[in-house]
Amino acid sequence: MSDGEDDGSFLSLPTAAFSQRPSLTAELNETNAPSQQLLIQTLQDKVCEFQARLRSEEVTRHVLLQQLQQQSVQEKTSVGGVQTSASPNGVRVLQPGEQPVDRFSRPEEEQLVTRLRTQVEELEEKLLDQTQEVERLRSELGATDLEKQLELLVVENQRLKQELKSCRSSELHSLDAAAESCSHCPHSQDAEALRREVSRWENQARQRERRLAELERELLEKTSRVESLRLQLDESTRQLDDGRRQLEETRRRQGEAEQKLTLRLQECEDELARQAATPPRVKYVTHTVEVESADSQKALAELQTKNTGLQEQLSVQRQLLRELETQLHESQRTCAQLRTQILVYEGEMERAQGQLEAEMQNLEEEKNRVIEEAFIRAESEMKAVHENLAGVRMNLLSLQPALRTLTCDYNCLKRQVQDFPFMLDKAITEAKQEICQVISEVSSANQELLRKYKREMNLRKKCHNELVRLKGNIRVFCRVRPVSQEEQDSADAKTMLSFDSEDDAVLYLSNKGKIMTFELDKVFSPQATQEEVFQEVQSLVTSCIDGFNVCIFAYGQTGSGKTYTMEGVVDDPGINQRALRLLFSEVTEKAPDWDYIITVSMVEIYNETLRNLLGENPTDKLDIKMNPDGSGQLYVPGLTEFTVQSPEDINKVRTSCCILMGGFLLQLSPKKN
Ligand SMILES: Nc1ncnc2c1ncn2[C@@H]1O[C@H](COP(=O)(O)OP(=O)(O)OP(=O)(O)O)[C@@H](O)[C@H]1O
Repeated sequence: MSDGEDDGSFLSLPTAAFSQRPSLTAELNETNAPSQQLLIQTLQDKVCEFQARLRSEEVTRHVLLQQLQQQSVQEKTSVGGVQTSASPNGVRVLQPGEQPVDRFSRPEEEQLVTRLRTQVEELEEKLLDQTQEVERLRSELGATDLEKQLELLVVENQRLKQELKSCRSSELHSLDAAAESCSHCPHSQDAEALRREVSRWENQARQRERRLAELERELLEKTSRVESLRLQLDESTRQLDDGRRQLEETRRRQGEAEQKLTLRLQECEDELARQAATPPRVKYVTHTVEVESADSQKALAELQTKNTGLQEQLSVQRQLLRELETQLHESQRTCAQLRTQILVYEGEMERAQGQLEAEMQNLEEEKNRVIEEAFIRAESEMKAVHENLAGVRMNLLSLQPALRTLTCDYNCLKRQVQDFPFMLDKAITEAKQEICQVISEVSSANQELLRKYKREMNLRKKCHNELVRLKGNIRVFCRVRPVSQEEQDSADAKTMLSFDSEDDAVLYLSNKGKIMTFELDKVFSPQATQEEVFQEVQSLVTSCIDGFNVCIFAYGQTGSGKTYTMEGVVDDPGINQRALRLLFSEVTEKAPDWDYIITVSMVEIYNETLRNLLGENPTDKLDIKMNPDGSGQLYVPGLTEFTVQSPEDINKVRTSCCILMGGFLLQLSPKKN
């Protein structure tokens, strides 16, 4: 076996063991655990470094062995007088395929190398067997509990999906059948709304299924990641054990090599000492040849030359021996450093293994938690979907009779709608006829009413005229005010007036013991209220609205109560305010049928002079003239008039005049169309 083959056999295991490094790094890069990646990377770097050092130590050991073999061969050759090919520096190089024939080709060395190779091969085979055994056990056992649980969940999920799909297809089928049966029905909108509701629920179910699939995929990824981490940990543990075993083996072989080298060195030193102690046979031969012959002298010279070369070789061997001793010390020192570093690496590996186990535990717990959450969420969502489907199914079942009823109604309505234009035309025609008839009837009724109204108006005028004639065109009322407190307190106070309890139109006045009787249209006692006084004159307001001229005025001495009777007080108004309110109230009632324009003008007759109180100059005198329209009515040219809409407007006009009501004459002029 050549040196290259030897190296390859020793390095085959680590190379195979770390061939998975890129895939492992790729998996770890997928996770979001920087600390874990850093730890694995550190471990990988340290294992690589450890591997490189082992390789360099192995190469150093091989070089050392080769040099020792060459030295041994040269010594044997020089001692035995065997002529072999040598390099210029005296170190012989073994030809390819040539076996060393010195003492290092002894059976122990061969056995050592063979045993080492055998052990490596056995380790490789054992590793392969264990890997196969693990795979076989995994295939036999199927999966871990979590994986079994995951498989159960997946199967349950598939079953629920199938059930949901079958329910959905049956619902859609029934919906389609219902839609086909009433495709021309207006209530297909309801079915369409229900279908949209079902599709909305389907979308929700699809989203939840997608979410469940994502959760399952996430669970599978985490499971595979945990599995890969576990495999990686097992692989790292195996590599650590292998490295530890290799280190022990290397230590043992190095110790054996050191012992052998020490023995060999001792032997070489002993040989050198023995050769130095041995008397130089060449010198003896040289002296013998000097005295015997020229041939002997020639041989002596050659032997001397050979002796010089041997001396030089001896010095070279000593130099090599010193270098070997130096290399041996260096190797021992390196070995000690390696042992220290291996201890450090072992500690780091144990710590990393602990972290990996903790991380795996956390991942395991998280995986269980995610599985439980996903399971609970899937259960609740599926329950909600089932409930919704049941509700939709119930709605559909309950809607079927209603749909049939509505279909019947719709058909009836449809027939009615089809008949509606004819019915409408007929109804319109009948309505037109009825309307024309009603219009003609109303027109005739209006004519009749107008005729009756005119007759009633004439009758009313006749009645009013008859009333005026009966009551008198001019009616005179007497109102006796209460006796004031001053009049009661005065010395000559005595009652002068008396009333007839049987006749309210008689008043008795006692004057100087003589009783005088006055007959009027009505006598109001002091107890008479403003309302009672107004009731006697309110019919005049109606006459005014009907177009008759009406005049109400009060007459009496100062303090007799004219202002009180005509104007009254705020809380108890007199004839003026009540008449105005009644006037506008009547006008408002007749507003739909009549248009009234009410104007107000105010004049004062003072010392036989007529004055316009609403004019710009109240002192201007006015004349009373006969109306030129031939009605025989009087009118006052230039008299100022204001159109009013309410009693308040009249009061404003009166307030703006600042006229005392004693000589007040209010003329109201209703004009009706
Ligand atoms: N029927 C009545 N009930 C109670 N008090 C009355 C009545 N009539 C008049 N009086 C009171 O008598 C007083 C005089 O009345 P009023 O001022 O109306 O008299 P007049 O005739 O208008 O006087 P003049 O001509 O000076 O203006 C007032 O205080 C008034 O309140």
